[in-house]
Parts: sequence; structure tokens; C-alpha cells
Amino acid sequence: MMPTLFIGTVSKRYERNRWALREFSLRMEAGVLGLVGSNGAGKTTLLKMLATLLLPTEGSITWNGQDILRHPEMVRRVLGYVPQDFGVYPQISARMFLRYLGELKGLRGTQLRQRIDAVLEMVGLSADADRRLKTFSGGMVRRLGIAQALLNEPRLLVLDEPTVGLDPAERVRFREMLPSLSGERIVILSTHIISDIEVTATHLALLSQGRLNWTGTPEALLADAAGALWTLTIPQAEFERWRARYRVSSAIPRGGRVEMRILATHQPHPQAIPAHPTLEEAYLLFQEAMGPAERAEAFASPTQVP
Ligand SMILES: Nc1ncnc2c1ncn2[C@@H]1O[C@H](COP(=O)(O)OP(=O)(O)OP(=O)(O)O)[C@@H](O)[C@H]1O
Repeated sequence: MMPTLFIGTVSKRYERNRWALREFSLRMEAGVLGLVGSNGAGKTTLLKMLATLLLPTEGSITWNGQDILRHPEMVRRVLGYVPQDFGVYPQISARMFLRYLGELKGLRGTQLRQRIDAVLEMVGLSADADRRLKTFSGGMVRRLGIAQALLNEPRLLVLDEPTVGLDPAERVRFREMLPSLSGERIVILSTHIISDIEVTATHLALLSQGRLNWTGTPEALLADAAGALWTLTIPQAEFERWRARYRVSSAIPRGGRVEMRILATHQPHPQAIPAHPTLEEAYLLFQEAMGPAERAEAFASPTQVP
């Protein structure tokens, strides 16, 4: 059976009058959901509620139709969770660490040994299985975090900012590993770096200040941004003026000139050439349009740089 997760108008208030999450609703079936938002947007709050570590102030969450707030054990059995601050015991090996956590999850004997080998393989740590964890890089620890979450073959896999602190090579590795995690399960991962999930996310949820602002497929976000990305090459001396007026998503200096990618809903200059936005640019564009009213308006109207 395909898993179904339903989050119904969930709100969370930690302190009086301060909502960390406000009326968040989402229905999800098998796939990879990228929960995207800047620091403090409410991502961790939502993920902790899905991991049954935190109760919402209001709202409901169901897993295959069962209320997980009243029956957290329903989802705990099928859950894999990698918290943002995933920590390890430095003196033991990766294999011992997985054995310990596997036993906590109720796995034993041959089955546990086979699962340990399988998850080490999935995250590319087989060769390092017997090294002590204090010798692991940040990226390897992150991958081990994912490995432990996979031990019980979870139908719901929740990863809180799995790419934070990774160097560029480790980030690429993580991206390559993601597709092997999907399948007949729901994977939810939070990030503020949209390019990390560009290829793998089947759904996106854009969160800002505790509110869900947009949800849909990456293709739909890209479609929304169509026609709003331009390339233009200008003399270096003019660059600051352009940047003051427009959202420039990239600028590459080339022999005294600068090749810019500009987000604008109107052609910013007669020589500007339309280009295809990346998912990150589509997200930036969305944020611009959602920004303070006056900024959004300036963004929507043509502003010619002299
Ligand atoms: N235990 C807590 N007590 C009080 N306020 C909290 C608590 N945890 C989080 N908050 C507040 O709730 C809001 C959302 O925080 P949350 O950690 O969910 O955001 P986030 O999107 O995960 O951010 P980050 O990327 O920084 O982890 C923030 O304003 C935060 O300060």
C-alpha cells in the first residue's frame, strides 16, 4: 500500500503570541518532499512533529489515516529520522554504532547484521565500517546518520538539513545518494539550499516565517518563473548600478565586462536575452514576489538602469 501522510492545519506556538508554525497543511504520498525555507522558518518544528517528538498546538497529523498524535507508536515503527544535530560516540566504529541503534529499534541477529551491511552500502560507507567515528569527516557522520535512519526500512524518512556543514564534494555525494533513498516511501528533507534537492525532490513546500507559501512540483515552480530570467553582459563599471536595481542571481567577470543573470518580470534592457531559470532562481524569484509589497511592486514593474 502506498503510504499517505496528511498534515491538517497544524500550528505550533512555543511562547505566548509567537507562532513558529501557522496553519500548515499538506497531503503527501510516496515521493521526496523538499521543505525549503530560511533560518527560523519553522522547518525543524514541523519535522519534529512528524517524528512525534513535539506536539502541535493545533491541528492534526495522520499516517495512513491513523492519528499519530494520539498513537505516536503507529508512525514510530515506520519512521527514520535524522535530526539536525545528529551526534555520535567518537570511540566506537560505525558498525558498532549501527548495531547499538539497530538493537534499540528491535532488530537482532542475522537480520540486524544484514541490515547494517545494506545501509552501509547505501550510504557508501562499507569500506569505513570498522573505523572509529572520531576519524570520520562531517560528511561521513551525516551519511552515518542517514544509515541509522534506514535500518528499519522506514516508510517515512525525515531528514533535517542533511547537507548543513558539508563541503562541496560531500554535497555532491549526498545528491547522488538521494535517489537510492526514494521508493515506496515518503522522504521529507529540509534545506535552505534548493540546489541540493533540485534533481531528486518530487514535491516542494516553501515555508517562510511559519507559513506554507507555496507547494507543488519543481516543474511547476520552474513554470511559474518562465520568462523572468535574463542574461546580459555589461561593462564592469556599470555592475554596481545594476545590482542595486535588480536581483542578480549570478555575475561572471569576463575581461572588463560582466555576464549577469538577472531576475526580472520585464526585459530589463533591449540587449537582455531570455534564459531558462534554475530551480534556485525560480525560488529566488518567488521570494522576491512574496517580499515586502513595495519591493514586490518594484520587481514587477520595468526599471531601466540608465
Ligand atoms: N524550543 C523553542 N522555544 C521557543 N521558540 C522556539 C523553540 N524552537 C524554535 N523556536 C522558534 O520557532 C521558530 C521556528 O524555528 P525552527 O527551528 O522550527 O526553524 P527552522 O526553519 O528549522 O530554522 P533553522 O534552519 O534555523 O533550524 C523560530 O523563531 C525559533 O526561534
